[in-house]
Amino acid sequence: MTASSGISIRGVSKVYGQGERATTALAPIDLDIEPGEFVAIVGPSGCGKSTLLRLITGLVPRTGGELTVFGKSVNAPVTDIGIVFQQPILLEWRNVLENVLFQIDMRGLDRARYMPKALELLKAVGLEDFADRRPYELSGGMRQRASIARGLVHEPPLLMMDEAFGALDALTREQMRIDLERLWMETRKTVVFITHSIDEAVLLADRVVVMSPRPGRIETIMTIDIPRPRGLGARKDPRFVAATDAITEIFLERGVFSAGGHG
Ligand SMILES: Nc1ncnc2c1ncn2[C@@H]1O[C@H](COP(=O)(O)OP(=O)(O)OP(=O)(O)O)[C@@H](O)[C@H]1O
Repeated sequence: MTASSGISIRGVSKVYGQGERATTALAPIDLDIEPGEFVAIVGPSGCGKSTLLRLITGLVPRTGGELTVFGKSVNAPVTDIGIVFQQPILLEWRNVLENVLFQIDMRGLDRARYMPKALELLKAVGLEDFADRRPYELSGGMRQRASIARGLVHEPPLLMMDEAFGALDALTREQMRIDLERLWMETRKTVVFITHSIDEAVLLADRVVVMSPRPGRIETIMTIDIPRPRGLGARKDPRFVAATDAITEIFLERGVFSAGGHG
């Protein structure tokens, strides 16, 4: 892969604080992400997943290493991205469409030009009938759908999702997973999806990056070649079972889980 074509991470590390209070969040890591690829990052709490996301987006400076996003060295916040966090922070005084367009206003872009895209995305995430509703009128899943539309409305080539489905109930989460895959298949954005869920990572990603407990290192990178779209039946696919078992095994070996029950 050439540095200009995707995300290139070379020996990137992060230490927060100094002296006795220093915390090594990320050991030096190497990772290449291709344009249009869906990459999931899975690892235990505190292993540095969010830190890695913040480094890629330039929200915090790295301690060491080389990091390029679409060919440019990251030394300041990267603007050409969409970010979706665990809590969909919507502005209560704006309706759903206006919340999506907030991304456009914030960037000083032309509203009229992006209006069709905003409406198209609201349709794609199943909120076309809720465009004029205020956030308090939406369920948690609907709020998160609105924030995904907001993350994509300015047509960024890269979408970063940090535990984006983490606050949702299990059924909504499953539906969101299916919807996100469909949206990704339609748009082919580069997606970096951070999750605690082994199942979710394997069901969504082209490749799953498995991280060790803190300080975060990459234990392994698994290619998932289950055909798409991966509907509800994908959990029965032997490739799903093999990949989730292999990741579970790594976490058992690293003491993330302790064995119990029937093994
Ligand atoms: N701003 C900060 N200052 C100091 N330490 C920090 C800061 N942010 C994160 N850390 C530390 O870095 C380590 C990694 O944190 P990070 O949030 O990246 O992990 P994570 O894998 O995303 O965790 P979780 O899954 O629980 O969200 C943790 O030990 C955390 O305490």
